[in-house]
Amino acid sequence: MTGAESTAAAPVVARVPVLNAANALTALRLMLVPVFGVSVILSGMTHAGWRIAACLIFAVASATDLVDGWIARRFGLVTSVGKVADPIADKALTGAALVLLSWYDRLPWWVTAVILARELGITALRFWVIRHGVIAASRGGKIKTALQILAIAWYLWPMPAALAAVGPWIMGAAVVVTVLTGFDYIAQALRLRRPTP
Ligand SMILES: O=P(O)(O)OC[C@H](O)CO
Repeated sequence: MTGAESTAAAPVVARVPVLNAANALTALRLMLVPVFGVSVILSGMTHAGWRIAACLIFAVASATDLVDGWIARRFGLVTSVGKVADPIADKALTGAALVLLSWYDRLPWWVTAVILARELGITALRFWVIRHGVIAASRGGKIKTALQILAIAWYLWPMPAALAAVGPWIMGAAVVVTVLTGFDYIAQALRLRRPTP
């Protein structure tokens, strides 16, 4: 085989570094989780100023979810590590928020339990099938996360009772989409594990 032939037969595949801007934003989201948690605890869900601070920190952390995905796709920085870490960082943030809202009696515990069971279950599922392929976040999964974020922000921000009454409806929609997308991922995982004929 000549040198020219060997070059043509072996296309150059650029390796995407794991330490890139998109994954750094995902890591930032994880690091903001304890900062957010402390601000909710300082608010005790009664102090308006700390509640606003907690909501703003939550919003900034949530915004990194939009930006990291966009950067990864726009600049070709999509990595398997990022595909797995991104949903985990989302779950850490929303999970912490839901537990704290229930802890302060703002949200029924069953809501937090249902959402956490789905989120932890799907994370375990992702690791269970990882040898067969990566289950990346689906469009439904992104809508689910957006609904959860909106609902949590609604609960965090101090607002008049008439507006606050909308919060449970948004959270209800989030619960429904959370459960339905969970079933969709289970179907994907079973397809990945199915032996190829
Ligand atoms: O539904 P998941 O588990 O894929 O999570 C979706 C991500 O949070 C979207 O960024």
